[in-house]
Amino acid sequence: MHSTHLLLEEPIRMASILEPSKPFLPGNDQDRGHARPQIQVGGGDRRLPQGWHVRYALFYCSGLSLVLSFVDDGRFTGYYVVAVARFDFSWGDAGYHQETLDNLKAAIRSTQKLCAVMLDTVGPELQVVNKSEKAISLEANAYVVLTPDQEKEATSELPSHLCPNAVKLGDTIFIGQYLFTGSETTSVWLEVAELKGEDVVCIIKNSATLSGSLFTLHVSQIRIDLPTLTESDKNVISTWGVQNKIDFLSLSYTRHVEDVRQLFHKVGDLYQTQIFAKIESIEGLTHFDEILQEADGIILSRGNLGIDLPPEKATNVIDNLSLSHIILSIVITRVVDSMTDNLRPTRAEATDVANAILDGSDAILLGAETLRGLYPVETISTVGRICYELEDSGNHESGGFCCVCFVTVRKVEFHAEKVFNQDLYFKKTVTYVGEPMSHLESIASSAVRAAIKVKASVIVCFTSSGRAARLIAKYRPTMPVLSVVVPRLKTNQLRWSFSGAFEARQSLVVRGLFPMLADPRHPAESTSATNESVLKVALDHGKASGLIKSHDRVVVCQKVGDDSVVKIIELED
Ligand SMILES: Nc1ncnc2c1ncn2[C@@H]1O[C@H](COP(=O)(O)OP(=O)(O)OP(=O)(O)O)[C@@H](O)[C@H]1O
Ligand SMILES: CC(=O)C(=O)O
Ligand SMILES: [K+]
Ligand SMILES: [Mg+2]
Repeated sequence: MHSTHLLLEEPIRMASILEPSKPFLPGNDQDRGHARPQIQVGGGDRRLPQGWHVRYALFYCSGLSLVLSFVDDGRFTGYYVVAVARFDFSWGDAGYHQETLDNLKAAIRSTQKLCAVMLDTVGPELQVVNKSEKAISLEANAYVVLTPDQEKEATSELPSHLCPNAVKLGDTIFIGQYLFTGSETTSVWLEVAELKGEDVVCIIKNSATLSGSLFTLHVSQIRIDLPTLTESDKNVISTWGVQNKIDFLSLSYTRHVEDVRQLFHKVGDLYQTQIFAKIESIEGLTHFDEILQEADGIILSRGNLGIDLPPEKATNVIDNLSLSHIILSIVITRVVDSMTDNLRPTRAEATDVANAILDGSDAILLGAETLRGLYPVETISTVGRICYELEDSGNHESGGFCCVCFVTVRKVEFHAEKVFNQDLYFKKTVTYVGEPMSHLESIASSAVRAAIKVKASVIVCFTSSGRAARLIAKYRPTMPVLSVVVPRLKTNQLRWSFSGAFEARQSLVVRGLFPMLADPRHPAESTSATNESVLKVALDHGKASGLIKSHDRVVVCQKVGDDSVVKIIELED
């Protein structure tokens, strides 16, 4: 009965609040000890806007994941688990990003851990350039003019590319650095008061001092008449993106399904790259269902959404999208802005993180907090502890989240039996999928059901395309899924190569999946002899990383000959 269920659940929740918090940091001291300085990332770069804090980052490995640690003045300050590194071309040039990426690649080689790379485009973003970098003081109730004259020094006139025809009296305009600083005091809100030839005269709604050389300009609910993929984005993708074989492309300001379709044509060389549609406006939300059909994942860019939507509408975007029905990876941005300058998040932010997880999102993307924040490590650990508190696994390595180099956090797995209602989520997903189920879907859901019933510590799934493992993760099992990617030999008539590496890295963004690459010397045909030897390697890997212990039960999903099987194995030692 539902009421009994509720009654049972409540005291457990209360107990979990009164218990001491679980220690958070993944890995252990031994890892930390041996791990120290391997590679440096970033480091006092001139190209960063004035006043930004840059830390040295070191990579090392802990268990299954690549870990990024920060050092401040030579002092170890903590570490992140890296799953996907986001390279945001809204700031920094290709050279700057290449330096970071080269370091990351070296870290991947030396730690032998997977980490995916995401290129984030600039898109139709209007920017105000402050060439002199002198601080601009704006007083509430005074006027400011947006002028097309780019030669004007930014003072009470701000050079902008905003076309007066695009706006009307009363429109709301945002100018500032909030989107990349996370700090509200670095931005100003304006209201269009007069249209005078090429100029847009605005009344200033809040006093602010704009400092720095670059500000974002966003007009609420106005379509900017620029292509979603600009010429400079295309150039970066076809050079930097292609050379670095990027795993993900984040298409900023995706407004329509055509934006995604066109991108597929334009990035022909990146046929393996997955496209994440970044939804940052009402227009994108309006076409959400169509965009879902074409994109490989969704980034709910709540920074821009929060500017485009009035506050009362911005609150329940995640709720209304009903994530349990969505099979693609869902990434949520802007969770703990205030931690950019503060040691602790606000109560509202902490609740927001928990809700994003409970709603079923796959990943959390941090921005300013890790890019220029004063407390990147505390941010990661706070967000991690919130995720972790929802879990019941007792396993650090599988619990918590991963961070995406400087910028993005991904929580990989949480065993939210206490708070996350897996049972309900499972049932909803089964109902949504409907009947008859495809064979693979039925195998995947059965594997999750069996693993829960026998209290398996992991599900091991063999896959080549990654499809089977993703389907299992979709049912949000309460244990990690070790996705064993078995390479396939392929040819383009000129040379042989193996598939699998892209597939493995791309599944890093799926909640609960831990990909590993099987040895290419194992043929992809699923004979029982190869299955056995690959399984042994996978189990050893699971044991070495602390996911699997002696006498644990493990559910294995694989093909034997032509038959898909789900088997339960009981380990001896
Ligand atoms: N190399 C393998 N050895 C054993 N079983 C496998 C292997 N690859 C996939 N399977 C199993 O085959 C079934 C189909 O899974 P999946 O779709 O991921 O495989 P795939 O080989 O990548 O297929 P496709 O190419 O059709 O996408 C699943 O039960 C999966 O566990
Ligand atoms: C990250 C980002 O682009 C946003 O939240 O708007
Ligand atoms: K961007
Ligand atoms: Mg944005």
